[in-house]
Amino acid sequence: MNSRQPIPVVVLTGFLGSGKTTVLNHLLANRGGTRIGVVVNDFGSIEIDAMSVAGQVGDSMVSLGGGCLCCTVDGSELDAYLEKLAAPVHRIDVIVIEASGLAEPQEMVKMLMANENPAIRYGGMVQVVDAAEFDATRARHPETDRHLAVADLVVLNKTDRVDAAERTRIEAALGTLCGPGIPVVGADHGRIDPELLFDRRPWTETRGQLSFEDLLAEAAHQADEADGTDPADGAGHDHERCGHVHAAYESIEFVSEQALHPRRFLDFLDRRPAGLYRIKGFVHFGVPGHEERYEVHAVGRFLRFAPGPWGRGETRLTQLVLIGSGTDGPALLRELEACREPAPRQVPPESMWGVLRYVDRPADTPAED
Ligand SMILES: Nc1nc2c(ncn2[C@@H]2O[C@H](COP(=O)(O)OP(=O)(O)OP(=O)(O)O)[C@@H](O)[C@H]2O)c(=O)[nH]1
Repeated sequence: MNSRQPIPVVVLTGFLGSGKTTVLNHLLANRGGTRIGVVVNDFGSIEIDAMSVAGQVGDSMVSLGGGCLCCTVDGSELDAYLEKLAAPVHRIDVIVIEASGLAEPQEMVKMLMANENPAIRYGGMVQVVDAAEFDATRARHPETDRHLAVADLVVLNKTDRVDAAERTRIEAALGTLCGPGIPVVGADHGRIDPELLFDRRPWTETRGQLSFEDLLAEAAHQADEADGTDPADGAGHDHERCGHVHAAYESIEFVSEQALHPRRFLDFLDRRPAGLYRIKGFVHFGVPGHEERYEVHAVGRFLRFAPGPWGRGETRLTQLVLIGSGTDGPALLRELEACREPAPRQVPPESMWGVLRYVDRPADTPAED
C-alpha cells in the first residue's frame, strides 16, 4: 500500500522572458535534500529552456518541447509524464512544471485538476512578473491581469532593473490585480526562498536527482507498449484555433554549424524589429580568446550574453529560438545566415567588444544563497 502523501505539482508561469528558468534553476540549486521532478515546456522545438535547466542540475527533468502544454487536447501527454515522475521508486517530493512563456495558466490548472492520479495533487500556481516590462506586457497582453488573478504566489522578478519608487508602484498595482491575500515576493535573478514552494528537506536526506536518461528510457518503453506514439512529439496542439496568447506568436529556429561573426550578429540584434520580443539560445563565435559558448537572451530591448563552457564532446553549434508577433521569419533567417563567418580564427578579438558590453561583470552577478 502506498502511504505517501500526494506529490504537489506546482506550475511556474509568466510571460516570455520574465525569469521562469532563472527561478527554477535557483530552486534546484537551493533545494537542500528535496527531490524535485521537473517538467519543462519549451514553445520552440529547440529546447533552450530544457538545456539551460539541464546544465544546472545534471539532466534531471522531462522536457516537452514544440508547443504549449495548454493546447494539449486531453492532457494525456502531461498525465503520462506526471505518472512517471510520481512513481514511488523515484521518491520525488515536489514536481515543478515550467510552462512556456506563452501558455495559458488556467488551462494548465484545469488539466492538473482533472488529473485523477491519486499520487499527485495540484500544488498551486506561481506567476513570475518582469518588473522592467510590467506595463509593456500588460499593454501588449491584457490577459496578463486575468492570469495574475488566479496566481497563488507572484514573484516580482528583475527588481534590480527598477528603482524603489517604480517597484512600490508595481507592487501596489499587483495588490489590486491579484486575489486577496496573495503574496507578492520581490526577487533579483529569481532568488526566492524555496520554502515558499515546498518544505525543504535537510541535505542529510538527499537521495540525488533523478536521471533524465532513466525517465526517457522508461517513457519510451511505455510509449512503445501503449500505441506506438511518442509522447514527446507535441501532437495535439492547435495553435491557430485555440485563441490563446501564443496563437499570435510564431517561433523561428536557427541552427548553424558555422560560427557567427560577432559584429554582424550584434548589428542584427541592434536592428531587431519591435515585434521580435524574445531571442534565446547559444552562440558559437569561435574568435581567438572567445571560444566559449555564449548564451544569449533578448527580452524586448533587454539584451544579455553569458559565456560558459561547452559540454564535454558538445558540438559547437549556434542554436537560436526567436519568438515574435508579426515578424517576417524567412527575412530574419536570411539576416542570420548573413551573420555566418567561415573563418572565425581570422576575426580580430576586438570584434567581440560589442558582445562583451552585454556580459554581466562578476560584481553584477548575484551570489547564490
Ligand atoms: N537583470 C535581471 N535579469 C534577469 C533577472 N532574472 C532573469 N534575468 C535574465 O532575463 C533573461 C530571461 O530569463 P529566463 O529565466 O530565461 O526567462 P524565462 O521566463 O524562462 O523565458 P521564456 O522561457 O523564454 O519565457 C535571462 O537573460 C536572465 O538572465 C533579474 O532578476 N534581473
